Amino acid sequence: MRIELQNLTVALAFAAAGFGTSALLAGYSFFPSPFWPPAGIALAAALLSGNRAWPGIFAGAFFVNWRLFGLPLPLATAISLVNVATPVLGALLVRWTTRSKQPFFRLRHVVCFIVFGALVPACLAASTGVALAVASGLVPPQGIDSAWWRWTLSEAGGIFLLGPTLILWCSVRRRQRQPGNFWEAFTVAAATLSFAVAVFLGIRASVHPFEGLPYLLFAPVLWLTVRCSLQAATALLSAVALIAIGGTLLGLGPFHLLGSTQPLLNVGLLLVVLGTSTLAMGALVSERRAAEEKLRRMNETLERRVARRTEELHYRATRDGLTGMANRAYFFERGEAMLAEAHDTGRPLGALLIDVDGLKVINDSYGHHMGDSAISRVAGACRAVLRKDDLGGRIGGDEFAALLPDTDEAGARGVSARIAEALRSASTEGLEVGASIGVAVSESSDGGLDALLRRADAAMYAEKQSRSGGGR
Ligand SMILES: Nc1nc2c(ncn2[C@@H]2O[C@H](COP(=O)(O)OP(=O)(O)OP(=O)(O)O)[C@@H](O)[C@H]2O)c(=O)[nH]1
Repeated sequence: MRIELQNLTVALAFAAAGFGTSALLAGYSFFPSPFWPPAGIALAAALLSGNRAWPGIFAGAFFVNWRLFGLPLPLATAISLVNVATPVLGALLVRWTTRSKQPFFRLRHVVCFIVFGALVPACLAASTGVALAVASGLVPPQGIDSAWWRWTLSEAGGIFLLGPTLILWCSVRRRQRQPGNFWEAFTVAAATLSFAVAVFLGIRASVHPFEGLPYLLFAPVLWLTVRCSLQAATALLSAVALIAIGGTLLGLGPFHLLGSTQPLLNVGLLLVVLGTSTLAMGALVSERRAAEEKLRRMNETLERRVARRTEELHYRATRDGLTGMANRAYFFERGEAMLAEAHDTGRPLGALLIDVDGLKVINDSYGHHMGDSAISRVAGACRAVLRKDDLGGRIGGDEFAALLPDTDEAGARGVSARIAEALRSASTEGLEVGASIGVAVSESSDGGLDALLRRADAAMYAEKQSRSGGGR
């Protein structure tokens, strides 16, 4: 259903554009017309829908060739087949060379679109179409040259000046547009269209003040391309093309001032240069935006890596490798701050000094890996018992310390008992790990953490002696 609807839309658009263009340019003797928008519609349909668009293109082309131009049925059919084959081939070439349905966001894609999407199909259509017209006696042999040129230019002009607008407006999704610039785009477009209408339709050629006025159109079209969107710029370009061609054909506008016998050629030249600049500028802007986006993403990745690495380095600098607890330096750094705070607030700071019992024997009897596992077990018991605000650290080979904010001696003894209990319940058959724990509480006379830990150490030593009945 979707495909049928698409084909119906394409057929109606093709026929309506053909009808409108012919009606608008009826007084002009060109065949089919000096600017042939249906070619742009056909290319856009073929590019966006692929091969599935051909029935719609054929139906629209057949209506135009048979009913509008009144060609005999066989010739109308043959030319309609050409009208289908050339955009389908052009679209295939564009998609093959750019791998894109919107070949306007890279400079290389723009070149491919102009060459394979506009020039190649236009030349092929003109060559085959003129050959058919000559064979049917519609174009005399001496008119081949001029018919070929007119056909090529009108076909290429239709694709070049309308194709990008249709392709961009029909395919670029809403979120890719830049709604923030709507009023800017609207103002610039309205001013430009008013200017184009005044220059090309409002002033008779004989009283035109200045033949170079149309070149001012470059500024707003490029403005839209850079500041707003390529979609807006190409739409404006299509509208300006219609106005400029229509006005010039009606004998209005500045290009008649030049006294040239071919004012349309000047319009065509202006539009081609304007269109090429717009597409090239649009591609450059989009390439730059893509590069900026890539750079932004790379920056983000780099920042994340640096943050991760910094965190890792901080961890390594502050943690003990075996147990993950604070290392000696970090324990003292944070411990001094905790002691200072305890002094400031007048609240007690409990301190524990924990020494693994008989680690040397464990090492000697079972090997160092068992010694390591004994140390880890003590660390695990500490971690299981200590609160979030407490600070635990490994301050020596088999020595741990803990600081307990807002904890008096009774509280500290409770923590010490819980650690000893945790250690006992973690003991497994074959490896029993014990620890001697000394307790102390901060005093206002403590000049630094050393003094507090010395008291805890003395208490631990006393406990170790009382438990083993021997020396350290
Ligand atoms: N496996 C292992 N052993 C360590 C580590 N750090 C220190 N040691 C060892 O721990 C032992 C500590 O010996 P001591 O100070 O005599 O202590 P102990 O053997 O536990 O005896 P007491 O403290 O009196 O109970 C030494 O043999 C050190 O080599 C470590 O990271 N891993």
